[in-house]
Amino acid sequence: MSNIEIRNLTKKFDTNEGPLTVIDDITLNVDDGEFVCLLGPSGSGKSVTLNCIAGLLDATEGEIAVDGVCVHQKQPNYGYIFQQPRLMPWRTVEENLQFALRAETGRPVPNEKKRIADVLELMNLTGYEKFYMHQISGGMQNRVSIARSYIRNPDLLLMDEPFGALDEMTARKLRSELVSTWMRDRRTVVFVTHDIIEACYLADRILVYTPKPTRIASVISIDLPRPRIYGSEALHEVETRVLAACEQSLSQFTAESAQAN
Ligand SMILES: Nc1ncnc2c1ncn2[C@@H]1O[C@H](COP(=O)(O)OP(=O)(O)OP(=O)(O)O)[C@@H](O)[C@H]1O
Repeated sequence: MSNIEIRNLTKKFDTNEGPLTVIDDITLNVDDGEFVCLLGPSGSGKSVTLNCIAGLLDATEGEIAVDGVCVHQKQPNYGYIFQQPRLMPWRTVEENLQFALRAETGRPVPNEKKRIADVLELMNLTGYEKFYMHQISGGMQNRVSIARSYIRNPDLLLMDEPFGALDEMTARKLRSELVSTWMRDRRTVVFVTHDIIEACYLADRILVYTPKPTRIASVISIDLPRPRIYGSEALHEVETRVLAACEQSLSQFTAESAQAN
């Protein structure tokens, strides 16, 4: 488990049109073992935020620390899960996981077979060790991708719309599995989505982003027991609140932009 402190993060990019401010002075904390969703419109800097937390992108201004250590002094122990599974199609399920385990040393690691068997069991993939990627479904590939992150035992999971490309029923199944796993190990999760129902189903807290230059428009805590039930009155009430926060953020942004012009 890890805690994250983001202080006055601003991220600008140099573009052909001049400097582009994507993130504009964001401050936030994520607690040990917390499940936080970043919810915002396309292009609002959700992925950029994850990359800054991972230490893959430099902050233009401000600081990010994980467990009290600046991410540029030491990269956090994170697992990064993308929308596309990004697996190696010429390797089997088992070999993809083996590759992840050996990534640092290039050599076999202790208890390799057991670690692979354990994570495959956790992801309901036992029996598929020798399958290649074209022989398993998209949802199963997503599970392998999550397994690849879990196998290195990260303290922190950074998830960038991991279920965004899946059909709704498969996505629901994988969300439910993610929640069960999270309830067992309570890893800190920062999960990017633009799906309000998904965010309400998963999160302890939702941070609603404005369009860029991005600020945090609202922070919504969800104090509902898990597993949550789609379509329940309690969840629906939270979804309505989050939708209202998103709409307010957009209309405020539109009004401010009109004033600036
Ligand atoms: N290396 C870069 N150079 C210039 N601009 C960049 C760079 N990386 C990201 N951006 C810009 O930053 C903005 C935010 O990108 P980001 O991918 O974080 O958005 P997002 O909120 O994750 O969007 P989506 O939901 O569509 O994935 C975009 O306008 C993008 O063009």
